[in-house]
Amino acid sequence: MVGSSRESDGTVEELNITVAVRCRGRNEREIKAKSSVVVSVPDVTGSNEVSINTTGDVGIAAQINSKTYTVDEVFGPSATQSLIFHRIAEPLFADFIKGYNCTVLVYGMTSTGKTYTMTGDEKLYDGELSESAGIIPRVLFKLFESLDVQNEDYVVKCSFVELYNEELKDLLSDSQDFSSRKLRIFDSSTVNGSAMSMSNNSSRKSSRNNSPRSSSELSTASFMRKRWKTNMPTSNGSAGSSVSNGNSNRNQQGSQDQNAGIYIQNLQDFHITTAKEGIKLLQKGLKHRQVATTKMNDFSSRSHTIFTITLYKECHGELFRVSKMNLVDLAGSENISRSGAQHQRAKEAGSINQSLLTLGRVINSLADKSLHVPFRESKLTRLLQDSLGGNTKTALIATISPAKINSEETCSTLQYASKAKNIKNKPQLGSVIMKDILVKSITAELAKIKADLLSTKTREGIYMSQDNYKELTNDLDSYRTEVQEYKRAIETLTSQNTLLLKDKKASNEVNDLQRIKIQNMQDSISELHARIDRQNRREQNLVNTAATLRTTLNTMQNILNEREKKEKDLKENINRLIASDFSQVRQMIDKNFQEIQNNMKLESDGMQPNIDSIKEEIRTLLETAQKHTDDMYKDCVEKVSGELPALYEAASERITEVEAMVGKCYRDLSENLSDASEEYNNFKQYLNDHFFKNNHEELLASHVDRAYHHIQASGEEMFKKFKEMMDNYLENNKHLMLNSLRTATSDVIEKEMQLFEPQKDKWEKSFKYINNCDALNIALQKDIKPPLSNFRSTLQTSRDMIEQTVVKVKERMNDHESPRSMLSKNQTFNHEFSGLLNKENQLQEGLKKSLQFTDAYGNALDQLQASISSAVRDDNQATDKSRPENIDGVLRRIDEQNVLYPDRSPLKRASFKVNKSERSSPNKSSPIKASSHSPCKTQLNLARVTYKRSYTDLDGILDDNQSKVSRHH
Ligand SMILES: Nc1ncnc2c1ncn2[C@@H]1O[C@H](COP(=O)(O)OP(=O)(O)OP(=O)(O)O)[C@@H](O)[C@H]1O
Repeated sequence: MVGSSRESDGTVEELNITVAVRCRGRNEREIKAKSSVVVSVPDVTGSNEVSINTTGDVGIAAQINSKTYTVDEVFGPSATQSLIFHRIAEPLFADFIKGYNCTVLVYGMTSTGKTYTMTGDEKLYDGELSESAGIIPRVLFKLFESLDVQNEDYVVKCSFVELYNEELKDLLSDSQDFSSRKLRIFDSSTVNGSAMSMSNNSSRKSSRNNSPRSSSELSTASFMRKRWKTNMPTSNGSAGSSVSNGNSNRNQQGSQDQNAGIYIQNLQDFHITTAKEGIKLLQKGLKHRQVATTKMNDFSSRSHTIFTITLYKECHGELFRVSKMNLVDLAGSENISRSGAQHQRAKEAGSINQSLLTLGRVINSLADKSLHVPFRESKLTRLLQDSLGGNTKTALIATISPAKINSEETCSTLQYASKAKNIKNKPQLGSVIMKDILVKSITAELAKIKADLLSTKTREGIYMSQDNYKELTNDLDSYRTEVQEYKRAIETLTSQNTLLLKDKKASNEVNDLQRIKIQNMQDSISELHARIDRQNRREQNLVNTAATLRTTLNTMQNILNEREKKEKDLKENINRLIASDFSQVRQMIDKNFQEIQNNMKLESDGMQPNIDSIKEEIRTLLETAQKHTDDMYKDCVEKVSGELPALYEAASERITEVEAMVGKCYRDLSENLSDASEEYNNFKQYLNDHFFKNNHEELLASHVDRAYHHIQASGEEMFKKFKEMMDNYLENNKHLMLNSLRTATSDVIEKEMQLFEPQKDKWEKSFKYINNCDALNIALQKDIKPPLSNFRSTLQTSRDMIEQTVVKVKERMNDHESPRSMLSKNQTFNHEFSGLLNKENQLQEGLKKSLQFTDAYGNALDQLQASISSAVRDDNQATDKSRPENIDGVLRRIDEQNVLYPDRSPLKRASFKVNKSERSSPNKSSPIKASSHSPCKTQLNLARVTYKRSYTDLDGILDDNQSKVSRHH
């Protein structure tokens, strides 16, 4: 027999809960779903192991990979109701008869046969149970069979309670019954008025009525309990010791739970005298039970039920032992998604699963011998407190499905079952009650029932006694008070909720403010970025301007190069022309010389005849020479007096233009530089005063402070009791926020400065360049002025001198007498001419001199050509020398300075023209020849020298400037 215990003086040692597994066959749904059998159990019984194969393997692999659970006994699909009763319930029933409290539980997934096992077919067929009858009917029948054969007085009572959605309901109470009251669980060890198993002291013969327990019964029980605890003698004094013994044993359990009896207030116990009466009560209760159709079960129990049979059995003469048999049918655990539970069904399933979960935790805690067992976490576990780990003998039947589709739940059930096997109970005999008290209690109960009946008969509308009515009224008052208390609690909670909502709203507002502040800060940062961008653009503009300037310089440099090339070409042309002209003149002179020599030879052969012609010729020659001289002189004077002013004017005009250009350039540059300088100063000012020095930290700190004050204000209101904690928290947060903002700001500044630093260096350097250029520009302006004014004054001086010279030449020309008049006036000449023949030698000498002079003139021309060539070469060299090489950045100014010398070539041309005039006169007595050392030529040479000096000075300045510029670059 399963679950037997060793008895010793009415007590037993620790005893494990008996655990059995009952596996039904596949039901229609499972067969329809073609869900294979994965659980291996014996067909009927004979094993204590259940294996389940969840891997889907077959054959040996299935055996190897399947999980095996060990329990006390396993029943297969062919195990009958009778077998289950005999193997599991009957042993407990025997103990129950002996006076032990016993419990049989069925536990398992929905539709696995819990109700079938516990109740089965409860109907009677010709007064007999069917084969399908479950444990409860069988216990009822067995009980009365057993009691009838024993020759002892007894009283049997039944109660049937349901736990549905965590609410207790008396299934035997008529719902229309006015006296039905709310059921509440009490622990008799803490509730003074609770009764454990006391009930009416009625004998089998005397009380056959079903009657509910009354408050008087409770008072009696309470009184009895007090006496037991204080070892007070009972009224007859004889039963005190045995009662106290029993009680002292209970106390020795050392645990409140084990000592305590769980009692359901207002639950009605119905006195039965036959099994049929018990069956009727069972049927009545089952009708009231919550049953519904689900996808898994057509008659799915949606609640936990406890059918309790209380036995008061005579022992030791005047004492009756009280024992209880609790037959518990738990609702089935179900997978809500699979069971298709919705709305009410889903709520039921949730509640069922919750209470079963707690039951599982209680089982685990008890199995693991935890210090704390969460009995109080659900009503189910509270009700089962005595049966699990208490002083009750307990058997658990785990019902399972063999089908694969339920394998998950089956595993879970088997885990609970195997775990529950480790729970140890300390079963002990039930308490005793004195016969007279039991009789008094039953008598009082009968009297009350009689009074109710009387009231019912005599007064319309009143169906109970005054006492009952008063008690009910008191209960009503107490309920009203409770309702009031609940209302107050609800009001308090509502006001707390309102406050919390307000706090939440305030917090939300603070959060919004914070968000706005953060947005503002982000805007400020964006504005700073925009400013930096603008500054970058300005810098870029400056760089672009510098690039434009550079391009302009290059263009000007190209123009300068072209000009120099043209000038060079011009010089080459001049040289070529000079060379060709001079060779022509030379050839002409040589030719003339040859002719003269020939003439001289002819004359010497026949001089006389030609004297006249010679005379005439000479006269003509002289006159021609005179005329030529006059023309040349006039030309010369006209050229000098005509071209020099124009030359001067052109030079002066050019200088003025250059000056204007230089001045404009200077002004533009100065303006640009001052703009740049101003921009630089502005930017420097901004960098020094504002750039990331706008005291953002204070701003941030002020923001943080404001936020802090906001949070503090609301926090003070909201969390008065936690003010100190909040202060610390906020302070920490403030520091944290400040630090993080400071770190973020410094990171941003550092990053920006890292990016900006190279630009700044470049930019500052560029400003140095600008400054240097500015200084150079000023120096250039300063340096260029004196040579220009010198040049101007020199030109002025030259002009004055030339004009004076022209005047003097004119005066002398005026003073000069014409050769014709001289000859006409000179009689001596006429006279002497006739003696020319005599003076042939003189004439020949003169001719020779003339020839020599011509020769010398030719030499002089050669020299002049050489000197002009050398002068041109010098000029070229000087020009080459003065040409700045490798001009960079400041070449524009140099080009502008070169513009200062556009008159170099005209001056040279003027000089050449004078020389050309000089050499065009072959006569040594020619005024032009004489004028080769004239003041005009001297002045021209002087002007040329001065010009050259000025030019050299300018070259020197340019060289200086260029070297400075190169150094700065
Ligand atoms: N061992 C069995 N032999 C024959 N029929 C069985 C057996 N077990 C269960 N059944 C049948 O299966 C159906 C479901 O059983 P039952 O209602 O007892 O399941 P349950 O576990 O109580 O379900 P729920 O938790 O939903 O109430 C019933 O029709 C029942 O007759």
